[in-house]
Amino acid sequence: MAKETNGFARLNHVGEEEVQADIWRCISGFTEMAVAKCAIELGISDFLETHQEPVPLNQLSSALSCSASSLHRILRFLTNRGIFKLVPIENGEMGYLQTPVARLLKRDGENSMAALVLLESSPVILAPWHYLSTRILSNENTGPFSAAHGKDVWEYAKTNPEHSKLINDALACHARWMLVEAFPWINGINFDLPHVASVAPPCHGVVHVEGYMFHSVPNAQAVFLMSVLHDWGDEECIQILKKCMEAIPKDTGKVIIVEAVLDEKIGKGKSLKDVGIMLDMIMMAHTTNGKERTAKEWAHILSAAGFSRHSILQIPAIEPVIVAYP
Ligand SMILES: C[S@@+](CC[C@H](N)C(=O)[O-])C[C@H]1O[C@@H](n2cnc3c(N)ncnc32)[C@H](O)[C@@H]1O
Ligand SMILES: COc1ccc(-c2cc(=O)c3c(O)c(O)c(O)cc3o2)cc1
Repeated sequence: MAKETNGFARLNHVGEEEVQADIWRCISGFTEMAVAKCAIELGISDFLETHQEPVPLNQLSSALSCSASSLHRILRFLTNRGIFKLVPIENGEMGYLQTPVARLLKRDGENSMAALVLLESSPVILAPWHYLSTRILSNENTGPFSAAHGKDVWEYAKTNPEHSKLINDALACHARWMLVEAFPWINGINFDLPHVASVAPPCHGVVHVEGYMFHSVPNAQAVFLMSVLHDWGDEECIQILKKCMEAIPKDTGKVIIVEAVLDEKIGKGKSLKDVGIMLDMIMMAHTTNGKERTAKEWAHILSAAGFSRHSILQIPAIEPVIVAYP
């Protein structure tokens, strides 16, 4: 009986610890993003990358020209989360090392995700989160971004070139692989709003075309839409998809969509699937009607736009590839 009571008490204790840790993750959720931003600005990963050996705190703080005690606190937080590693070196000293996640926080580099962290932690993008409940409570068609800034994200970017660059750089680090590089026989068209297409850097095999996808989409054998439809509500997506359908040959054309496909079931919150659900919250905060979709929701908008069939190809990435045929 005593053993059982003890066992029960221990279980309760463990449960309570988890509850406390979970609530503190909620309370301080912003901290991780802010500290990651700080690490990017300091260039911690860029410096560690140039050193094969673990780097002691004093060497790191003088190389980065910052206070050793503050840097120690930043690194303690990030090391505690497994983002950096602290390992013993000679003379009983300890040194910091990169991890695969830390490498993604390099300011530059092939796989850097720093631009996405800098976008998400920018004041312009943080402000709409304060208005998240308005999107759920209000019957009006005002998203949190418009509530914070008086216009939607694309109108805002039109008149704020610095913010437009933040968005373009961030999205570029998510969509780094160029189809025209992998398949050099393809002639690509990069179609975007005038303020985006007009400043796009020259790219071999690609012409930049300015336009409005709700008016028309340039004719092509295939239309490739990545991270576009989730910015819009169902009715808007159906309009865009109808314009894509008009742009491709009826018999051989296809529309290729790279976007999250959410699971109907609730998961455990630690998998790549959870990234889709997080992205759905980002869409809720940044757009007026945008959302991530389940397979059923994709089927609905694709058939409403007139596509006869589609397939969803799972690839080892956050977003699968959806191919829709007229
Ligand atoms: C989330 S970004 C994705 C960009 C790109 N596909 C990528 O993955 O990097 C959405 C893009 O849609 C563009 N966009 C928004 N409204 C548009 C419109 N009416 N016509 C054409 N492009 C538009 C934005 O300028 C932005 O570049
Ligand atoms: C690594 O996996 C991913 C990272 C980022 C994104 C992503 C896609 C977007 O379209 C997008 C966006 O439109 C946006 O406004 C934003 O603030 C972030 C964002 O992130 C997808 C997958």
